[in-house]
Amino acid sequence: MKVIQVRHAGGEYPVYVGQGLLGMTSILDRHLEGRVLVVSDQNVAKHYLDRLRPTLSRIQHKRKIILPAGEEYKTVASWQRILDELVELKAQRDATILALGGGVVGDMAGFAAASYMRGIRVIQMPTTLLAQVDAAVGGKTGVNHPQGKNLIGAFHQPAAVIADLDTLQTLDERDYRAGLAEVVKYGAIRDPGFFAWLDARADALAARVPDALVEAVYQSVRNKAEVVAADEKEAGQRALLNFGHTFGHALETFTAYQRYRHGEAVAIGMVLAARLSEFLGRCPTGTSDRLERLLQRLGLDTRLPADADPDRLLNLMRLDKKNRADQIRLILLDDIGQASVTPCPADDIREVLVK
Ligand SMILES: NC(=O)c1ccc[n+]([C@@H]2O[C@H](COP(=O)([O-])OP(=O)(O)OC[C@H]3O[C@@H](n4cnc5c(N)ncnc54)[C@H](O)[C@@H]3O)[C@@H](O)[C@H]2O)c1
Ligand SMILES: O=C(O)C(=O)C[C@@H](O)[C@H](O)[C@H](O)COP(=O)(O)O
Ligand SMILES: [Zn+2]
Repeated sequence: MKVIQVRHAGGEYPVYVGQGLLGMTSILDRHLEGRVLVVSDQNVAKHYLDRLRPTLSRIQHKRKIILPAGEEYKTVASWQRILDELVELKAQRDATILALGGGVVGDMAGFAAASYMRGIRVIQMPTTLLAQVDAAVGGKTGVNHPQGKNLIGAFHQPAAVIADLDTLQTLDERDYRAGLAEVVKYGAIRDPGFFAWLDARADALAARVPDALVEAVYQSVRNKAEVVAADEKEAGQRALLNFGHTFGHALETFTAYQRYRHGEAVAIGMVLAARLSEFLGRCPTGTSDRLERLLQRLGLDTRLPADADPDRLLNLMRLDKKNRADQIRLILLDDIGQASVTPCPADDIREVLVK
């Protein structure tokens, strides 16, 4: 097992990465307090809820809520259902939420923890690759609005993150690949050595070869922990973690959160952002092709769908949280491994949306 500490203004917490962790009572016991609410979704609960039984059997006051699975359920209504369960549990300020699932469960459970009684503990137990390398770490929580991704939310750091790599065995191919998009993101924005490693081990990663997978998760969490420690509330460099997301979020919203996995939309968005970076002369020619080739080798689609409407996408991008003074701000690449936040005129953005 590897442990990466995430430092933030209010203290620090461990991210445990290893095998067999869900069943290890000693780890959970270290971080549990008060009454306990387990939040999960139908797919994950079927596979993994039982693994928490040894720990939960010793807790007197506990409840669980099993939500329907999928991005379309990352809503205010689901968040409200979690709050209702906390009230039923008679949870007090010392209660703990256990978020067992992918990024959707983690973001909603985290937001419920941030808002119930103005803040209770959450322990993230991510079960998708995407949640292990990204969503469970760093304290961004929230839900979608029909007009915009993650428009409602809060920063609320977990008390611990327990990433059990064994859970990835039941993840279907599509969700596994979606997680790889966020892995590639770290290489593209800040870690050229990791990008080169990903290029070298792409086939092994696509095939879930264990040593490649452990290294990919570890390097991703390390990168994310460094960024969060430097800029917890996204005043500066944390925005780089949004590479590809302004396009990707618009695409998710445009398709009513029903067609794309988040990572799939981000893969398309990263290639668009890289193409725009090249169009604007900010990065060497060929940069976007390098990125696109790697994503494709990892099994990810990199092109906008035929029915994408550039003007609607552009309009959705106007509601992005990074925008200031009515200007759309994007993360552009200066090179592989180097990125910056850049205000972009709508006409330039349209150039890559119409191609
Ligand atoms: N807070 C953050 O910093 C952050 C970072 C990245 C993404 N996100 C958010 O995360 C969400 C995407 O997360 P995701 O890709 O994990 O999607 P998800 O949570 O919808 O999970 C994908 C699918 O996999 C299933 N699943 C989960 N674990 C499984 C397992 N071990 N075995 C079998 N099936 C399993 C789920 O039921 C679901 O159907 C998006 O809403 C995105 O905005 C948040
Ligand atoms: O942790 C961050 O910061 C990120 O931006 C990580 C992203 O991968 C993630 O999708 C996040 O939820 C996006 O946040 P948002 O602020 O753009 O909604
Ligand atoms: Zn993301």
